[in-house]
Amino acid sequence: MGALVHRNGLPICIKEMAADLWKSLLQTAKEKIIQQRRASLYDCAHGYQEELIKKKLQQFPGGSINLSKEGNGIGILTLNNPRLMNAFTGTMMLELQERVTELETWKEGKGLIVCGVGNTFCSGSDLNAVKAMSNSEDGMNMCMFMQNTLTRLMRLPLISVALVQGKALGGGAELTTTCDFRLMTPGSEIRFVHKQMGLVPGWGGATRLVQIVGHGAALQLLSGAVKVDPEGALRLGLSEKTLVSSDETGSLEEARAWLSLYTEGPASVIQAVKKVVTAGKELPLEAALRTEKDVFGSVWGGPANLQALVRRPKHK
Ligand SMILES: CCC(=O)SCCNC(=O)CCNC(=O)[C@H](O)C(C)(C)COP(=O)(O)OP(=O)(O)OC[C@H]1O[C@@H](n2cnc3c(N)ncnc32)[C@H](O)[C@@H]1OP(=O)(O)O
Repeated sequence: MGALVHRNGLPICIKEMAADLWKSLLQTAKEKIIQQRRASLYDCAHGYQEELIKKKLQQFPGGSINLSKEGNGIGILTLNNPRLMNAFTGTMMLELQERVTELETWKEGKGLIVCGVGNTFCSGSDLNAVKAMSNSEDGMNMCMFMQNTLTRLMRLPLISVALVQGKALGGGAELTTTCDFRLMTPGSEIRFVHKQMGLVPGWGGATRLVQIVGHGAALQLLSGAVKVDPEGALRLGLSEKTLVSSDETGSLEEARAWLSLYTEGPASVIQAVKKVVTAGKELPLEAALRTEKDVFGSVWGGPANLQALVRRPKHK
């Protein structure tokens, strides 16, 4: 300890502590930037022009993406464009990116419900914007913008649920696959209509669909533009449960109750659970194991762990 050696009137150990604190603050900031870069798939090295596409998307306004963070650590992300069956306008795509950024730093967050207003989920991208941006440069930039945002949404350290009411079509169907789980109301449908539009999914929906339902079922759903009702979705493992209620308030209440079964407990632990499962899903074995070790280190000896050791609960 250098506490007795003084320089400029300060004991050296205090200077060392200040330097350590500064280093750790810098490290945290650096880690956050690296984390965001890692979470984004595309940058200029891929020919992605983010500022250009953001300016373009501004030209197609309407609707909003609303986020409310509830005291129990559950966030409600709502698509709000009822005039167009909650189709994604350009500004809604921009707002989605902002909300995801906000959720990435929500320390108390544990779960997320993604839903739409007006008893429907989302009818995909706004066809007016799609028509105006039907050239290759805009299409590729929009594709990369949405893949970046939806990949970050999928990797949030929150347990996420898409509450599917009414229709989830095209990009709306793709959005449901960014969530960990899907809950459907009676009479609702998920439908990848891209083929009917001369397209394939481009927001990452095909890749995620294969991971959820497997290669064969994904091929059938995309090539047949199949309408998947709640029963079919349950059979395929695309949906977790068919809710009883089909109205907006009742189904949201049911979704909250379902999600709360998995978000009980401290945020640090729930977030750690999501992180290790995401690593297991996305990374090669050894990298996943190393991530699991790091995440384990973040909860080992933490407040929840120490409290549990004092309580010594029995797991009967
Ligand atoms: C990423 C790739 C993509 O997402 S491509 C887009 C895929 N989505 C579509 O093609 C959806 C096309 N829309 C439809 O099939 C029907 O409008 C659906 C959603 C089934 C609703 O039918 P219905 O209940 O009869 O209502 P409606 O057709 O009168 O619609 C109400 C108003 O909403 C509009 N709307 C709907 N979806 C979109 C959309 N994706 N983009 C732009 N506008 C959309 C309709 O045009 C209609 O507007 P208006 O009343 O005619 O002014």
